[in-house]
Amino acid sequence: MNRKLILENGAVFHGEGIGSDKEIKGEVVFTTSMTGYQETLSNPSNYGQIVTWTYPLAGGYGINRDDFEALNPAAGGMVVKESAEKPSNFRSISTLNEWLKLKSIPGISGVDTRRLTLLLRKEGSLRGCITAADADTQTVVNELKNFQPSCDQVGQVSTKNAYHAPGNGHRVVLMDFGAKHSLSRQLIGQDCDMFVLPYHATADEIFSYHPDGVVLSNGPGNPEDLEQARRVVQSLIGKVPIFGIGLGYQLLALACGANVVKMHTGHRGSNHPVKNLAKNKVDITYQNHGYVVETDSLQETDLEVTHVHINDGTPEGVSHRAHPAFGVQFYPEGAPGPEDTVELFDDFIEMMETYNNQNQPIKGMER
Ligand SMILES: NC(=O)CC[C@H](N)C(=O)O
Repeated sequence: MNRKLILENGAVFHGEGIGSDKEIKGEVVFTTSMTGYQETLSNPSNYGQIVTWTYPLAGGYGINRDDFEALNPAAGGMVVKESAEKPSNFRSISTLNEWLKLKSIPGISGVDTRRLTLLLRKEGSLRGCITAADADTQTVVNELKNFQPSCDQVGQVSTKNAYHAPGNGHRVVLMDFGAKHSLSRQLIGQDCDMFVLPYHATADEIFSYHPDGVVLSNGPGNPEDLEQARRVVQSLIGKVPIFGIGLGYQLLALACGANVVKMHTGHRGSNHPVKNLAKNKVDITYQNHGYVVETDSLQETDLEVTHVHINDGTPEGVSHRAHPAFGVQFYPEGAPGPEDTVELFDDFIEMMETYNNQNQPIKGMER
């Protein structure tokens, strides 16, 4: 036992170090996904978070070259019951432990992660620190009480410069708030001609690419920290079809006047049931969020709820009553996780087609 996880409430979990041996502080969150540790650790929405898995084994199929969600993994740390040292998979190129070391991500194994999860469920989200076994617990607890996650998380993970991922289909501007690679993969797979813009792009910059539609990506942190982006989204509504995902959905809700609040523990995992109200059908979705759009606050807006979480009744999707704009809280591209909701991308493409057919430029005039 050479490492420990200390929580701000004074709870201590002892274990063995995996990955980097640096000390890390961050919000401790749990995921109920049984697979997908590679995607979760590299998902920019997890920026700075210490993630724990209720599933007892991580690393069983190693790390492969294909499943990264970002060039640089964003997660702060990893807490597991057991980390497999001998992965078994034809795609594996390294063990989880080696890769965590390579990417300077600290972790701890040998922790009763279900006990940890029960504690997080009871107390709500807690700040924690992975550190050496001989660190002074009280000093760390005091430090944790003053620890505040950065308000510029999106700035850390968004692309620094605009770039083009050419395709032959609809022209889509992807607003990158920390977009997962699988979101780009999905849009490219549907032959979209994609322009990826940094999170601080203005409405004029967006329109300078003459997009058929705009996708607002997932991303880390509190959407209220993105006041400029909220105003930009507000100015896009009604002028171009919009599809918001995760943080992008929350920004769409904020732009329409709804409230977003922090959840008690959040939704993280590949097994979240969501009801599609129009189709009266339940989809299993992959989710990863700690903030939620307040149901009551939607009543004052032009948004209607399209999807609801079966477990707790929170809204999971909204659609604008008057303009082509919709969004979902979960990840429709389903990576890692079920692909039940992937047809939402077809809905977006259809929305772009309908809107652009109705708004054909008059001959000889620029749009
Ligand atoms: N799924 C996401 O994009 C995460 C959104 C936001 N950072 C949250 O935690 O609620």
